[in-house]
Amino acid sequence: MDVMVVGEPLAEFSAPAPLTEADTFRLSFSGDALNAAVAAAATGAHVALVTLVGDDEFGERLIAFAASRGVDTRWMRKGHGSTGAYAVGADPSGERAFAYMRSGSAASRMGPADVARAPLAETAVLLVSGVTAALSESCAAAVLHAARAVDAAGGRVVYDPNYRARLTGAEEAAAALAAIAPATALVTPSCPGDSLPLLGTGDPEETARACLERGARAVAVTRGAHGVLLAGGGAEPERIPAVPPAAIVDQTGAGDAFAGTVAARLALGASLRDAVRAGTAAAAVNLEGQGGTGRVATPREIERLLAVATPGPVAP
Ligand SMILES: Nc1ncnc2c1ncn2[C@@H]1O[C@H](COP(=O)(O)OP(=O)(O)O)[C@@H](O)[C@H]1O
Ligand SMILES: O=C(O)C(=O)C[C@H](O)[C@H](O)COP(=O)(O)O
Repeated sequence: MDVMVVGEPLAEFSAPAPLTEADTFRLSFSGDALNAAVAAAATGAHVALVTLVGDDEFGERLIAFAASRGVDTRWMRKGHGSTGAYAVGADPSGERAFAYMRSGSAASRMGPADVARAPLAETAVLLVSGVTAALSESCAAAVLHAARAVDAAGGRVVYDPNYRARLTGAEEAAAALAAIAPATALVTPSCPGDSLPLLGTGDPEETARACLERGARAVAVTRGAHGVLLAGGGAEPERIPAVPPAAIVDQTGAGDAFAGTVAARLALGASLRDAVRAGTAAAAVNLEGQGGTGRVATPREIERLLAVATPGPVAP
């Protein structure tokens, strides 16, 4: 297995209006784990998503959707409870607002025994996130179990902190990051979105340092249009510019496309730097599509963008 993603895929209901007013929603399939798995599979890597979906129509549709995007669905099982969902609308300032319908969902009941059924010891790269760890205590335990098992077997663990205030407190999320960091080959905090609540800093260098101090072997601090600060991994810290998107239709899932693509490229043998560069190109393409999986970069598109990329704004 090149990449194994553990997390909760979700039915997504999106509207171009505030959630307090919207009455017509478009159905799509998203959730950080699914967004990342689909982006990773598009690179040509062998990618599995490990999860429990509900025993309902949306569970069936999520499995069919993942399969249609080339994801290995053998470890997408049906569990108890319903399939998770969220509604996303634009609040009056243009920011996205999420309303979750996922509490008690099938995926939130995942535990170490569920992930232990997957071939952790034969996984090159495991991708897990703070969203998954925030779903429940058993999910937090499942994430740690999977990370330690993959790390112990010689695989690499990528952790995307993805802080969600509606799911967990900052202290709990910071503790989850500290617990998993020693098992990680790479963490991908966004700055300031994750770094401010979890590490108390909006500074990219300090964010990188804090993650390395907690035991991560490398850090890719993502900074939206300002690109990525890559640190650790035995090399000098390096600023990698963002790839300018042709259009920004919707920001949902750019960070997930980045993490999924980086995980896949690492599994396929790329250097950390080249994997991160490919991630910035995949994220730029993701911005052109509606929802987390509306637009997914092909390897050819990634190579073309990297070949012609003029550096985006890189803050000092
Ligand atoms: N406006 C943008 N222009 C170009 N690239 C972007 C933009 N927003 C995000 N990206 C790319 O997506 C990556 C992740 O985005 P970021 O906003 O930092 O994380 P998240 O989506 O997890 O909050 C960035 O490092 C960058 O490569
Ligand atoms: O919040 C969650 O639980 C989700 O999984 C919903 C979203 O699909 C992703 O979180 C989007 O992630 P970004 O890449 O940060 O835009």
